[in-house]
Amino acid sequence: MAVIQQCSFICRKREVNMIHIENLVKRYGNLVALDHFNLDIREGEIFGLLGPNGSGKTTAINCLLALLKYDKGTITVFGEEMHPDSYDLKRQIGVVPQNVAVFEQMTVLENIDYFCGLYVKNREERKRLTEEAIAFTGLEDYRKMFPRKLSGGLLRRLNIACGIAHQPRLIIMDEPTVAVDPQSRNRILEGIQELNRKGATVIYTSHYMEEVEQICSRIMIMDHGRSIATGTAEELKRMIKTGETIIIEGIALTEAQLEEIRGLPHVFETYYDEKNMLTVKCTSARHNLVRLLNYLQEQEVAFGRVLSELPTLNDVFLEITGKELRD
Ligand SMILES: Nc1ncnc2c1ncn2[C@@H]1O[C@H](COP(=O)(O)OP(=O)(O)OP(=O)(O)O)[C@@H](O)[C@H]1O
Repeated sequence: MAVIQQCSFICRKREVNMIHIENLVKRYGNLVALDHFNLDIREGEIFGLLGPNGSGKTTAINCLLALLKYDKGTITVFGEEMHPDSYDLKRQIGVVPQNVAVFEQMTVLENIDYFCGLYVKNREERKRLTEEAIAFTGLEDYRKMFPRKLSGGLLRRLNIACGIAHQPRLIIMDEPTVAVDPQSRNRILEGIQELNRKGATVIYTSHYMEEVEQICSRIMIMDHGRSIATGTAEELKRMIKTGETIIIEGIALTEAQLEEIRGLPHVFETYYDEKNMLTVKCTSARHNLVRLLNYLQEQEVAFGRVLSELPTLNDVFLEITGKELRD
């Protein structure tokens, strides 16, 4: 009985909406940065906010943290309304800002200790937490260094250590891997997953779809201050028509052959460019590639490299908005 009660408590805990944003409107003068924006984040998620530059990700985060005033809408965090002086709520949140925000005149150790000290007053506990953050971000060898001596990747790791040292319940990371080398990037991504395994809920904003897909349990795709789709990566991909994209290089086709390819089952779009590259978009179905290759063999058409790709989050963005995520 005790076990069952405990289990139902854990299940309930994971259903709690940690963040609820409803109909949020934020204008900068005439520019509408958030346009009736809605967002729900559950405890235990790594939630990805994916959108091109200027889509409103940072504005949403800053409104959520009550760092920005907004024109309309409601925001609750841990079930309570967020205000600039909601210190009890803010203590439970760790923020890793987009731009590195550390003190140049303090060492790595002093910086982390300072930021941790904003929330943890007990010196012994702070020391332990600071050391844990140093170990977690792999900054052991740089404790006494000043930020100006650190590489871009190490500086980003210091930025993260400062944001998470007090072991918050909710961690908000705003594009933490911008301008970071691949090695540091992987370390940061693994670190985020580790924090999540230890119990933190994470909001992760990025315009790198591969990263978001790699670590996020749910993803919201944003554009022009609005949510355009939300779900797991698989759910998002199932929302679109493209099930498979076949690319064939070095192929010479007549107009009649191209027309026949367009008429093959499940094919809904084809592009054939001046570099003799054929792109065929198909809906999700079995044997699309085999069918196309059989047709080319029948026609005795020679060709080079063949690629078959499953849809990406960029395809989702492209199909919904008509433009590339990286425009
Ligand atoms: N302080 C500001 N004053 C005026 N306009 C702003 C301000 N901050 C942001 N904007 C504008 O609001 C829109 C949303 O910007 P925001 O920074 O929230 O987007 P973002 O998705 O975080 O972009 P990025 O990926 O480049 O950080 C953009 O058009 C931006 O130019």
